[in-house]
Formats: sequence, structure tokens, C-alpha cells
Amino acid sequence: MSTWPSPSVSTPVDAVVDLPGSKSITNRALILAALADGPSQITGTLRSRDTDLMLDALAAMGVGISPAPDDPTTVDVTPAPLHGGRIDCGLAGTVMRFLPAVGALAAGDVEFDGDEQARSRPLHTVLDALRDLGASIDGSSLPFTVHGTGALAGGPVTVDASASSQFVSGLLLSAARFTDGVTITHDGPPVPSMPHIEMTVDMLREAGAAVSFDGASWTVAPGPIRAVDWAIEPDLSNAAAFLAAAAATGGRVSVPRWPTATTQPGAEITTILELMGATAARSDDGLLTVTGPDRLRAIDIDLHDVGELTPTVAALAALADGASTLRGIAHLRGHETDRLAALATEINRLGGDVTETDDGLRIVGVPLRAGVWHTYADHRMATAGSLLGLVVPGVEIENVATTSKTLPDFVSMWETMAGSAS
Ligand SMILES: O=C(O)C1=C[C@@H](OP(=O)(O)O)[C@@H](O)[C@H](O)C1
Ligand SMILES: C=C(OP(=O)(O)O)C(=O)O
Repeated sequence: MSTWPSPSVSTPVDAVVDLPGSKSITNRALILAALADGPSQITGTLRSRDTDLMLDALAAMGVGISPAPDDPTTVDVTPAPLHGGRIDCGLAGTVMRFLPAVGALAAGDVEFDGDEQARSRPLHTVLDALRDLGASIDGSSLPFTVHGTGALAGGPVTVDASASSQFVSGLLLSAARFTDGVTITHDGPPVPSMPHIEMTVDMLREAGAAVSFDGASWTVAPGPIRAVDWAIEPDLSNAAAFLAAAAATGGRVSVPRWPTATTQPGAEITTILELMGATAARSDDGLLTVTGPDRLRAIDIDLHDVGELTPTVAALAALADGASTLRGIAHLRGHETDRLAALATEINRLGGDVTETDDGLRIVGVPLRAGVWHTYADHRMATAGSLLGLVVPGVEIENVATTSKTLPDFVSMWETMAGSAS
């Protein structure tokens, strides 16, 4: 087992960290560009495992995908009639849940597979919904095959999206191209990660689709998806771990190009860090700066809408004074790994005091010690362990390479930030 000795600091960090593009926005822009009525150019495209799997998958169905030779983050996308092909989903929720609907619009069989670990991620809801909308699909989890016919009827469908917002986004993104559009009604416990559905709706509207939401159902009218030259915002969920480093060390971290308005749930990290005692300010030119407190305060918070931030917040809570409660995140058991179990196990392995609850974690801040931090192939476990390692000497991260899922340069960026502590 190879491990990475994550750097620890004895003085505050003071760094500017420029983040590459958002995974969630990149993968939506790629799909909308692939289904559009003309060619588009995407700038600031995230190039990472999850987004390269999306690029490859769309190319496998016939879409023209051309990264600029001198700048792979600028990608020209040329729509073409979709045909059958093989798709590797890796461990990417956005690929395995957004592309089955695209596959139904292809003329031919589209075969989906992915990492062994991906086979246990919830998926059948989106496949059942597509069957209800007229698709022919073999299988209910990876591997599965969509027998595309070049068209999908669409219409009304009811889903229980309480396990993942991606079930709704995955139907909405392609729905303007269904013959009758779609009306999706959610029936079940509350849908998590609603800002991610708002991101889908906003981007569809920007591409000219007619989308409405009445509080219970989302409707997309049939019609063309306009070609848009998308400019991708920096990934604010990845920014969160770096900003949290300022909070954990009493230091200062700035992130350029912080959007004034965004649907990225990662933006909520500033409010969370403020609740824990940090200050956050954005300058007129978009530089977001977090300054850490002397001591971190415990927090009691519902993360249902922003579950992606949980590993970062859990690591901070383990360093804070007092007992924290993170609620509303039972659905994290179906993320890259069971994140509640993984966080409890790994923080406790370092001497922490974490208990799993029905819908989250109770974390008491106690002194932590050196040890190996396991990542379970989960990029956000790797970044959470590194955050602890910044203040707890001797934390070794197993399989830090898993950060390539959304941030291939994580190690060098983190080492540079740690090096800023004088
Ligand atoms: O649509 C998206 O881009 C995402 C939605 C969320 O999924 P869940 O609703 O499954 O939490 C989020 O956690 C994931 O990282 C990205
Ligand atoms: C849950 C996540 O990813 P995915 O898109 O694979 O669901 C995540 O990035 O935190």
C-alpha cells in the first residue's frame, strides 16, 4: 500500500489557490453541447477523471470532441447523429446517471460499465424512469445496456429521487430532445442537493429550453437545445478544502474568480466557515479570502442541500472545540463510498470521537494522533484526510491519486499551499 505523507504546518498558511473548472458544470455543459443545434466551445473545462470519462463517452456515441492542442481546457463540441457505443462510467455519478437518457436518443446499443465500486451506487431509479418514458434497457445497475432507437417518447414520470438529485438532473438534461419532453414528479422523502438541480435548470434555460418547476414537478417542453459557448466557473466544492485549511490553521487562503452568483453548492462553504469562527470576504475583482480564527467552533448544521461539503466540514469539526452535529446526509451512504462510515472510521482511527447517526455524524473535537488515512477510492476522503494532516503531524494518505476524479493536481497544489506557512 503506497501512502502520501500529507504535509503538516506549525504556522498558519497564507496562500492564493486558483482552482480549475467545476466538475458539475463541465459535465452538464458537455451534454448540452452534445445535444445542441450547432457546435459550441467550452472554456475552463475541468480535465479530470470524471470529466474525461464524459468526453470519451460522448465521443463514443459519435459527438465531435476536440480539445485545443495548446489548451486542453478549451474544448470544441460538434453534435452529430448519436450511435451505439461503450461507455466507461468509472465511479462518476454524473456519467452513470446523466448518460442513460442520452443513450436512449442514440441509434444503437449503448453499453455502460464502470468501476467495481460503482456497481453498488444507486442507479435503478433513473433506468426505471427511462423505461417508463419508453426506453428499452437491460439491467438495473452497472453493467447495463440501453437499446437506443434514435428517439424517446418522454412524457410524465414519477420518481423517488431521495437517494440522489442526479436522478432528476439526468432526465432533465436530455428531456428537451424527447418527443414529448418530460414532466418529472418526485414522490418520496426530500430530494438532496437541490442546488444541483437548480444548476441543471439554469443551464437548460441558458440553452433556450423551456423548463418549469411548480414545487413538486419539473417540466421540460420538447424543442431544440441552443448551442452556447460555455465558460466554466472554478470548482467551489474543491475550493472548500483549501479554504478550510485557512480555518484549520488560523491562516489565510484566497481563491480567485469566485462567482458573484452561482448554483454551485460549494459556495456555502463561506457561511459554514463563518459559523465555525472564520471570516470570509470577496473583493470586487472576485478574490474570495477566508481568514481562520484562533480556535474553531463546533457546528450543528443540516447539510442536506450541500452534502458534497460533508468530508471537509467533518474534518474541521474533528479539529474544533466541542461537539458538532452534521445532519440531513443519509444519502451520503450512496456516494463514492459510504461516506458516513468512512469518515467515522478514519477520524476514529486517528484517535477521534465520531459516531454515526441515522442521518449524519456527531463529531467531538479531541486531540488526534498520527496514522494512515484510508480513502476508499473517494477523492473527498483524500482531501479531508489531508486537511487533518495539515494540523496533525504524521498523517499518511493511502491512494491520494484518487483525487484525480475531480482535481488531478491536488497533491502539488496542497504542497504549495502548505509551503506558504512560514
Ligand atoms: O449533479 C451533480 O453534479 C451532483 C449532485 C450531487 O449528487 P447527490 O444528489 O447524489 O448528492 C453531488 O453530491 C455530486 O457530487 C454532484
Ligand atoms: C458525490 C460526488 O460525486 P458523483 O458526481 O460521483 O456523485 C462528489 O464529487 O462528492
